[in-house]
Amino acid sequence: MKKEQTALLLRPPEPAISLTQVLGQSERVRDIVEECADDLSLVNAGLKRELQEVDVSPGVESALEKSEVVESKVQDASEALAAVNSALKDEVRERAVIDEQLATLTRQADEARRASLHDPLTGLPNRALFNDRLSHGLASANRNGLPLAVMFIDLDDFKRINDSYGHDVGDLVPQTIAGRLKETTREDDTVCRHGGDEFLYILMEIDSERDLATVAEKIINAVQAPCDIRVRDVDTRLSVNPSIGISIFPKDGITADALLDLADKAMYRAKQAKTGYSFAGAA
Ligand SMILES: Nc1nc2c(ncn2[C@@H]2O[C@H](COP(=O)(O)OP(=O)(O)OP(=O)(O)O)[C@@H](O)[C@H]2O)c(=O)[nH]1
Repeated sequence: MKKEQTALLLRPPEPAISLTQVLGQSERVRDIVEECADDLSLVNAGLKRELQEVDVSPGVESALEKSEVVESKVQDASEALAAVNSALKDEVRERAVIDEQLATLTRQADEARRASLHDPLTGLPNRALFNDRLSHGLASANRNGLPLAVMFIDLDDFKRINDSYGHDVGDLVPQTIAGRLKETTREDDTVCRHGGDEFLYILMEIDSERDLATVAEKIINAVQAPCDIRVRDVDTRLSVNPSIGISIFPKDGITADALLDLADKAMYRAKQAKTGYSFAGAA
């Protein structure tokens, strides 16, 4: 046996190696043991031939017998290793199947979780995810002492669009508006579809009502821009106006429910007065 092969046999197992690597190492060890068995067998056969031709002392004969016993043990070890490697191979195959099943289940669980937290029509966070983000936002606003605002955005006369153009066209309006709201709002703020033609927006770390008014005007301009909709080869250009109610933590309320309720009422006032947006504090 070569020196480097012996070194390989004596090398301690590496930590945290995969089962496939263990199998690779074990197969290399088996190759070496098999080679040893073959070498021994050759040497013993050669010796035996020579001993038949010359008279040797009983000590040499006994040494050859011992060497043949070693040869048989090495042969057995080689076969035992082959059996172990075959079992390891089965295990590697089974693990690969289990890993694949696990990956599929994880993917399905991720998809189910995403579906349970997002609105299927627009892909925006749904009310459940919004509630979670709002409660985290309130906890953080409480900690850092920076105000937070909630905007309640409702499309005006959306029913008229459904009634005039049908639900297919109507469905594309919240989708288009959702895309624009995502583009208009800050990445770390949350916009969600509350349902139907209503959207909610959480703004973190706001500086002033003036800033909020600027954001509300930006949203109104983005929503008001015409929506070019194509359904069954028919092009329709539609425009919708939003009404926005704004409540501020902690000035107007300190709980999620209070802030949503006040923003809803402020939105209703903006709709009635056709002012585009209205602050809860202005009531
Ligand atoms: N196409 C479509 N329509 C929806 C969806 N969800 C709700 N709606 C419709 O949205 C309309 C909402 O009507 P309303 O609550 O009266 O609101 P509006 O017509 O915008 O009236 P105001 O809010 O008072 O301005 C109804 O016609 C619902 O059927 C949806 O996912 N797709």
